[in-house]
Amino acid sequence: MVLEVKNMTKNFGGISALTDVSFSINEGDIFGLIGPNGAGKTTMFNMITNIFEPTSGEIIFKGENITGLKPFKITEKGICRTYQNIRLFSQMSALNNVMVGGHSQTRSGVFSSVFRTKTQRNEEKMLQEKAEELLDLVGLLEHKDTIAENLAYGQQRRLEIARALASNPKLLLLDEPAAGMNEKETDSLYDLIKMVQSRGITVLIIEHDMPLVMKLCDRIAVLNFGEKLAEGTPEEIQNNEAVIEAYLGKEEDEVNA
Ligand SMILES: Nc1ncnc2c1ncn2[C@@H]1O[C@H](COP(=O)(O)OP(=O)(O)OP(=O)(O)O)[C@@H](O)[C@H]1O
Repeated sequence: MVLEVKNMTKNFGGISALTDVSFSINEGDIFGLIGPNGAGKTTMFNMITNIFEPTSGEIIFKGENITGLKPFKITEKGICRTYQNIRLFSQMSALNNVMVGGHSQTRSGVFSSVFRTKTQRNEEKMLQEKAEELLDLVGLLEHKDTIAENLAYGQQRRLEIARALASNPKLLLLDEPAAGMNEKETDSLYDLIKMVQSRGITVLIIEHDMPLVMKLCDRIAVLNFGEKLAEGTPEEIQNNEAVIEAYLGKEEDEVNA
């Protein structure tokens, strides 16, 4: 088990964003977290990365209780995430964006390059090689010098994934990576996430694109109004009456309307 979420509850004032939600993720799996808007999915990511403290509940990562650790410590432990809204350094090159992601792994850190020692220069060189390898993995090596904001939307999303991978995560959290993508971009996102999995990285993905989720995920948990409605394989989720009623069915009605 890589990640265990135990009895997670989060209240924002009078709003219960999560109520007693538990699930576990097997090492190497792609695990989907789905549910209608406002169901509590992003809040769950914010609990795992401790952007907000839980009201109650625990996060166990590789057997260690990481609840309440500072977000940068959680990154160091091996959990990295992307955001629903792209958060790149828009004026920096693709290469530099990925290198910044890798700096949490080096001893010298990003702002200490004024007095450059030999160790720092070596670290910088290693970071650059690693960043180029990751840009290659996400298909952006030829754009390494392009300023992030000049990349196409789908490319920016892939760059975010490369940046997250630069800190060597064991668990990668993806918050709606296919949002705004066209069919072709979504297809190549599928290949990319499968490639990430093949490198031994466990993936937790929030996604509204149901065909992608069903094709990609080993297991899925469904949230509805902050509570866990169901958990299982894609097939089990697709055939779960409560899920069909609360979520998939509703979407179908919307499509047919
Ligand atoms: N920082 C916050 N302060 C107050 N309420 C919040 C905060 N973050 C989330 N909420 C509330 O918690 C509930 C769950 O929101 P959350 O963003 O986790 O849902 P979601 O499933 O990610 O939705 P979406 O699919 O639209 O992104 C919502 O009612 C939301 O308004």
